[in-house]
Amino acid sequence: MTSDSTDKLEPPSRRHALTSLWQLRSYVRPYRFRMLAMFILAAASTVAQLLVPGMIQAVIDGPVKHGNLAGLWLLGLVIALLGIAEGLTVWLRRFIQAKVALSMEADMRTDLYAHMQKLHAGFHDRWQTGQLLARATSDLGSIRRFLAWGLIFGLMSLGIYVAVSVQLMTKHFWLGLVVAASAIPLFIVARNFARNFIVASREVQDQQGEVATIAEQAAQGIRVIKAFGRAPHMQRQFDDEAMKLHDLSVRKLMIASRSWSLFSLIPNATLAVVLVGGSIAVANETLSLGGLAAFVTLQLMLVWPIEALGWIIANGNEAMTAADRVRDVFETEPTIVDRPDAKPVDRSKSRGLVRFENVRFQYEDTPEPVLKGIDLEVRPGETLAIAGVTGSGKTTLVSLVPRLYDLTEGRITIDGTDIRDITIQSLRTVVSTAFEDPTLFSMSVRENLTLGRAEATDDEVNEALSVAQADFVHDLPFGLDTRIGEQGLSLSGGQRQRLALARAVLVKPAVLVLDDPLSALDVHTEELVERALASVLTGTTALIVVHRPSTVALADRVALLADGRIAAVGTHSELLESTPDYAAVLSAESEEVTA
Ligand SMILES: Nc1ncnc2c1ncn2[C@@H]1O[C@H](COP(=O)(O)OP(=O)(O)OP(=O)(O)O)[C@@H](O)[C@H]1O
Repeated sequence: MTSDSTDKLEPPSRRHALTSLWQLRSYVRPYRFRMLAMFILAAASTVAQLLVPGMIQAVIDGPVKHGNLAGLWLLGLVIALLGIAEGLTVWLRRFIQAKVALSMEADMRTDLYAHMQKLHAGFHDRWQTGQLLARATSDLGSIRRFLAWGLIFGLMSLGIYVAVSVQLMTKHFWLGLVVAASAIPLFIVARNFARNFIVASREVQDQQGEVATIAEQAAQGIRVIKAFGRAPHMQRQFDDEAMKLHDLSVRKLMIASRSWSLFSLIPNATLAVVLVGGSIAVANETLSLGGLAAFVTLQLMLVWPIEALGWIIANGNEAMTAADRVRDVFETEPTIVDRPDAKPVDRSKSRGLVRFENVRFQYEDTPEPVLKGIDLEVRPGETLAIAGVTGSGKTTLVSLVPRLYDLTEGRITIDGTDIRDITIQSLRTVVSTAFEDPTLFSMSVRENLTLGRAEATDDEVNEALSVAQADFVHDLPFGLDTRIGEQGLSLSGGQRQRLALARAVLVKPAVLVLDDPLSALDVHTEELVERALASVLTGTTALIVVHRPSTVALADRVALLADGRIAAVGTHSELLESTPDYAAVLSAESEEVTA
C-alpha cells in the first residue's frame, strides 16, 4: 500500500473543473424536492429574521416613545413569534440538510468504490492508495459541503445582502450606502482568508498523512528497522516531518488570527460611522430613534452572510477542484469488461484445456513487451510448471488466465473458447488463483477462505484446509471464526500462504493457477502440502509458477520462459537433459531461495 499526498497533480483549468462539478448533478437529482424544501425554509427563516428590526423600530417609536404598555405586549408577542418561526424553520432545514448532505455523499462514495472495484489491476498499479483514499474521503466531503450547504447559503447570503441593503437605504440612503459598500472589503477579506485557510488546512492534512505514513511504516517494519540499526535514521525522518507539521499548523493559525482581527475591524469601523452619522440624523430628525436602532440591528445582521459568502466562494473553488479529481477516477473506463456477446460457462462442464496462442503482453507505460509470443497448451488435468529467471514474466503469464490483465495480442482459450468470450464472473469460478504474496482481509478465517465460494460447507472448508496443511486454524482462539488482523498480519508468512492456497483450492476450479504458493513453507510442510495437493491436482488443470526443484515435482511437464517466449517444454528430467538453461535457472533460483 502506498500513501501519498493528494495535491501533486496539475491543477485543473477552471472551466474544466466547473464542468466536473456540473457532471455530478445527477447526485443532486434524487434530493431535488428536499433541496427545494430547504430553499423555502431558508427563505422563510430569513424573512422572519429580517422582520425583527422593523418590529424593534415599531417598539421604540411606538409604545416606548408614547408609554403605551398595551401596544408593547402585542409587539413583544409578534417578535417572540418571529423568533419561534425562525428557530423552527432553521431546525427543520438543518434536519433535512444533514440527511440530504450525508446521503448524497454516501451515494457518491458508493459509486466511486464500485467503480474502483471494476477498474483493472493496471489502474491500481499506477494510482497511489493515498490518492484514491483522498478522493473517496476529503474530496467527496468538499463536494458535499458545497452542494448541500454552500449553494443554499450562497443564495441565502446574497438574498439577505440585497434585502438588507434595500431596507437600510430606504431608512437612510447615505448611511445605507456606506454599510452596503462596507460589505465589499469584508467580502474580499473573507474570500482571501477562506482561500488561504483552505489551502493551509489541506497542507496540514497532507502533512498529517505523511507523519501517519512514517509512523505506520515504522510500526509495520519495526523488525527490519531494528535489524539494520536504522532506528536513529527513522527517528530523524520522523522528527523532520513532525516539525514540518508543526510549522504548517502554526502558519494555519497565523492566517486565522490575522484575518479574524480584520473581520471585527471592518464591521466595528462601519458601526462607528453609522452611530455617529445616525445620531446626527436623529438630531436632524431625518431618522427616528427606533429607525436608528433598527438600522444598527440590520447592519449587524449583514456581517455573517457577507463573511459566509467569502467562505462559500472559496468552498465552491475547492469543490470544483475536488470534483475534477473525482472525475479522473470516474472517467477511467474499466478496460477488463464482458464483451457484449460474452457467455457464462458452467464450471462443472469445463474440462480445463488451456491454450495460449501467440500471446503478447505489455504493461501500460513500459517500453518493452514482457511476453513476446507465447504458444503453450495445458491439457485437461495436467499440471504444468512455469520456470524462468526472475523478472522473465512468469507471474504476468499466469495473471492473464483469470484476466487480471488483458493480453495485448493473441488469445488464450479454455476448452476452445477465447477467455474474453466468457463472462468474467464465470471465468473466475473456472479459474482460481493463489499468489506468492497472499492478501488476507481483516475478517474471520472462514470469510477469508470462502471469498471465492460463499456457499462452501464446513466439510469442504475442512477438506481445503487439510490439503493446504492449514489445520492450525482449528487451534486459533475462535477456530474458523477468529478474526485475523489487517492483511493477516497476526499470522506467519507460511500460515498466510497456506490459507490463500486453501482459499484457491476451495473453489474447486477447472483451472488452478498457483504463483509460487509454497515459497514461505519449510521443507517438511512443503512436502506435506505437495503430497496433499497432488491428490487435488489429479482432476484439475494447474499452472504453477515454480522457483525451486521441490515444487517442480508436482508438475507433469515444465515450460521454460525466456526472453518473453517459451524456450522449451518437457518433463523435468527431459529438460534437465536437453536444456542447460533450465538446470541453471532452477539451481540459481533454489540458491536464492536457500539464501
Ligand atoms: N504492474 C507492472 N507494471 C509494469 N511492469 C511490471 C508490472 N509487474 C511486473 N512488471 C515487469 O514485468 C516483468 C515481469 O515481471 P513478473 O513479475 O511477471 O516476473 P516473474 O518472472 O514472475 O518474476 P519473479 O520470479 O521475480 O517473481 C518485470 O520486468 C517487471 O518489472
